[in-house]
Amino acid sequence: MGDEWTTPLPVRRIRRSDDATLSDGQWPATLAPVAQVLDRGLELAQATVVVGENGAGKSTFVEAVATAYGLSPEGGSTGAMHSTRVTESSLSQSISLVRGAGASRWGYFLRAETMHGLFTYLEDNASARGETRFHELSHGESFLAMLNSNRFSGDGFFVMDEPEAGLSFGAQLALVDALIQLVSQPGVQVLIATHSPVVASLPGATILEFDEDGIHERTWEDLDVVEHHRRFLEAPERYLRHLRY
Ligand SMILES: Nc1ncnc2c1ncn2[C@@H]1O[C@H](COP(=O)(O)OP(=O)(O)OP(=O)(O)O)[C@@H](O)[C@H]1O
Repeated sequence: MGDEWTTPLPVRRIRRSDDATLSDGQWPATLAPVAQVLDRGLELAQATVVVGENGAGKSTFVEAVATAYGLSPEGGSTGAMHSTRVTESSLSQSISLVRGAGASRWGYFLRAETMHGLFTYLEDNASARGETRFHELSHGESFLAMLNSNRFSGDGFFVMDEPEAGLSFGAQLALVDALIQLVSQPGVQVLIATHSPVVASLPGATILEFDEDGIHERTWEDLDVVEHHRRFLEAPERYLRHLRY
């Protein structure tokens, strides 16, 4: 992990913006983790991993932070502004990011959900220096090729939403390895929403669990997702006997 004391982070803190229009009873402020961010603000560490059940608000949160940073909600860099469908919430307009003075303004947002569209956009707008033909690679290969490209080589704010989707166990480990290399540079900051215990194991990361009560900082060992996987792998029948078959 880089030296957080001397190198400014792209996003130190998230808080309600002075001109926020989102009211308390309006989605997504009805999600407890979002309400907590709007109420109390949230510090971001150099590496932050967000976990929680389906529907807890992880995607809504990371998408709003990425958008507030200037990244396309459908994925891409600060320059990629392709959009196929507007589904994002208005949360990005109701939060402000407190940026580290002098920190990098570069960033990239990768989300499994919209990666196909992003690759089409990148191929259609390929630079002369020979863009990778992402569509000719498998999903996992294209994901790892993206991480190894110059988009992720310098300082910046890198946001990922469920990056594990479609990745084998080995590819998820390769992703963790790439993340370790990234955050070894003090000017790099990552924010990742995941269901994967492998991705959540990123050494040194602050893990935030989202649930119906709000946001809770946890250790990896204490995460529900880790405990469920551990128990399932030890004895699948413990879980399977509750299913109808
Ligand atoms: N436009 C919308 N209006 C109202 N509710 C919405 C809207 N979009 C999403 N939701 C709801 O907000 C909740 C949070 O969704 P979100 O996608 O952020 O959850 P998540 O934690 O990322 O879940 P998953 O792990 O399944 O991706 C869900 O219950 C979802 O149905």
